[in-house]
Amino acid sequence: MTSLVNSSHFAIHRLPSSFSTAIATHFNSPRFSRHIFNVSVSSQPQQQGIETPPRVGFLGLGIMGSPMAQNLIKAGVDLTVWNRTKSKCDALITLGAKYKSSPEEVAASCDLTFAMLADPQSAMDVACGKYGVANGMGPGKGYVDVSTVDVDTSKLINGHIKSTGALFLEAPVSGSKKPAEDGQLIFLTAGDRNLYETAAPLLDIMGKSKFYLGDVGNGAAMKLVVNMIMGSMMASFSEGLLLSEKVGLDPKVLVEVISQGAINAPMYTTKGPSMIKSHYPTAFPLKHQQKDLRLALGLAESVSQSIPIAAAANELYKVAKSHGYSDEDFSAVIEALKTKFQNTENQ
Ligand SMILES: NC(=O)C1=CN([C@@H]2O[C@H](COP(=O)(O)OP(=O)(O)OC[C@H]3O[C@@H](n4cnc5c(N)ncnc54)[C@H](OP(=O)(O)O)[C@@H]3O)[C@@H](O)[C@H]2O)C=CC1
Ligand SMILES: O=CCCC(=O)O
Repeated sequence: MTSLVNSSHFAIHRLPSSFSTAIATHFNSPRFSRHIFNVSVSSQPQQQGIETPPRVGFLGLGIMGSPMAQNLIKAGVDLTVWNRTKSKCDALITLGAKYKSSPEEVAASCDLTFAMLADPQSAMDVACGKYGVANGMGPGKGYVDVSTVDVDTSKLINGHIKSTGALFLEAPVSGSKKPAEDGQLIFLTAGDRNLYETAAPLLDIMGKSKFYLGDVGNGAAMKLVVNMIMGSMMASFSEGLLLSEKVGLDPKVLVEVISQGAINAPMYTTKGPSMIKSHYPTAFPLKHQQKDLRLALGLAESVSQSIPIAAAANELYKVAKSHGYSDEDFSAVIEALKTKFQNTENQ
């Protein structure tokens, strides 16, 4: 594998304080213009020295895609959206987004297109299927896939996009619904370095930092390793909450103790109190966490690395899914450890 690049030179970029400042800065930046894509911008004569802002597409408007697209619109980006379920486009259209009826049409009408899709299958369908992105791509355009997929899927999509003459960047994100709303995501990018530079101002609108990790596949791999750790942490935390209660301790106090020590993590303090009440408001759907553990197991298998803790955690998420918690937050994995389900599993 190519060595990972993480130099402070380009790893961390903080947003300016307001979107209007941000977009003004971005549009004045010489690298953020449609000229970089060699696009013929308009039949109207251009005023000397004035660059036309790029047309940006966004595909996939679920929990993450909607707020990310919304932040682009609020920043003044010329955005065109598409979603399989069209009604999810409505709020963004009201905010000023344009709409096209297929990924192909979005890609054809935009200079740079983002996609935030559920899983490898949907990412492939949207990028390479009938009426998919690849049909609308060509030289001078770019495709940035921010979905969480496996290395092989990302490489396949890269191949399809590159074969049209367009550029490809994978850019899965760390951070959930709230960071997406707040423009505080962490982008784990890999692929075409020129596209990374071109997309940087847009990534800065949606995120607080970005890593460029080299060849396509490294972003996907980094994301899967991070989510493998997160899935195991949540499973272990669930065991701790239930064990503390069973031995007569107050789980709320456990959360407080953890929050003051070396194993503190925002995830425990934000999700712990609602888990104690058996409430799982969805930020990161449990089905996606289980998908990521499954993909991480595949990644580990590909290099003969043993990951027994993640494998055990994966089984727990599968049990939770089988009991109807797929669309709840991934913290609902605690339900799989509760006696009612343990008894069912043992029958
Ligand atoms: N939620 C989170 O905290 C985070 C999620 N992620 C990752 O981001 C991605 C999106 O997550 P999230 O927004 O939460 O997921 P959602 O389930 O809310 O959204 C999934 C999106 O994918 C679309 N989709 C699903 N299947 C298809 C298909 N066959 N063809 C076309 N479109 C399809 C959905 O369309 P439709 O509306 O029609 O169903 C929807 O737009 C996932 O890869 C996830 O792992 C990454 C970081 C954080
Ligand atoms: O993929 C989901 C990640 C969620 C998070 O980083 O909080």
